[in-house]
Amino acid sequence: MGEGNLEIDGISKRYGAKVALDGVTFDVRGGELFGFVGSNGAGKTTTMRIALGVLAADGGEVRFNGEKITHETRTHIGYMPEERGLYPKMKVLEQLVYLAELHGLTANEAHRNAETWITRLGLAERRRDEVQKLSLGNQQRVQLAAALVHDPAVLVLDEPFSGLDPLAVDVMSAVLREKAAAGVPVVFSSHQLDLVERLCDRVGIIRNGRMVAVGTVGELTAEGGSKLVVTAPGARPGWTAGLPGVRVLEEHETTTVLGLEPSADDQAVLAAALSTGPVTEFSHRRRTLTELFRDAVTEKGEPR
Ligand SMILES: Nc1ncnc2c1ncn2[C@@H]1O[C@H](COP(=O)(O)OP(=O)(O)OP(=O)(O)O)[C@@H](O)[C@H]1O
Repeated sequence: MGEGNLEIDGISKRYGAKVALDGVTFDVRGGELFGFVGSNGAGKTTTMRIALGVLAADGGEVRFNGEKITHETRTHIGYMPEERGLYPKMKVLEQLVYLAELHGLTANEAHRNAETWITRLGLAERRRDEVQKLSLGNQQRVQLAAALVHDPAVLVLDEPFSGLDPLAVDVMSAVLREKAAAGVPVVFSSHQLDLVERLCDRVGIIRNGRMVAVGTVGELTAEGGSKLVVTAPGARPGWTAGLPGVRVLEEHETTTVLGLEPSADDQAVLAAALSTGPVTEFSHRRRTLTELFRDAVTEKGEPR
């Protein structure tokens, strides 16, 4: 299997009467890092387990390179499960070699890859330790190595960054970017939205088992217009009245934060501000992924 897209197409899943997923659709393209975000219980783990084939969907299909994923192609997916899945009493090196062989690598290839990832992920001094004796963060590094050791053509990672120290976050980020750059579709879930915003090419937001937004962070944060911060010490309240597509979001002493619809004319705002006297600050502020997320997962009137 070479480069290709992972397509999640109309996946539905119920647990008894509970609808966990309702027509979830998105694709992860070869060469991109895709961030999968949503509140607790929104359906991320269920989607990922279905993508991997450890859980059957009630409806919909998962395809790789345009072909429905089969038992054989599944072995080309690298998976990092949320519940983690290592053998506690096995030693790090032994475990990685075993997992690589299980995925069809020869003993030589398995050893070579295991050593490569052990070194790369800073586990060299732990290679003969039992997994259960490692710190949680180091166990997670082993778990990442386990997802990578068979040279997967797709990477599906359930909260790979949770519990990692800042240096491990950097290592994990670099490895994921590198895999994406090599053409592998990489999807991971996370609650660390600043990290997702920084790292991902595209993002999908799931809410109550439905996708509510999919796109680049730039696309998603541009939707709904931008914010403008204006500091005009001579301005009086109401100075923006009559400017089309402009509303006041916050008013501080001399600073006003304005919400601009895409049609609004920022230069008209500047002219209005200048007509009140000097303007000492005039800057656009993009919405952050965190702000976008809050809006996407919260309905008006619903408690936050
Ligand atoms: N085995 C199960 N039996 C019954 N309900 C389940 C089961 N697994 C998940 N669910 C329910 O399905 C929904 C989706 O759960 P899922 O674990 O996919 O969410 P998640 O987005 O991964 O959440 P988190 O961010 O908390 O990990 C939740 O309402 C959950 O309670």
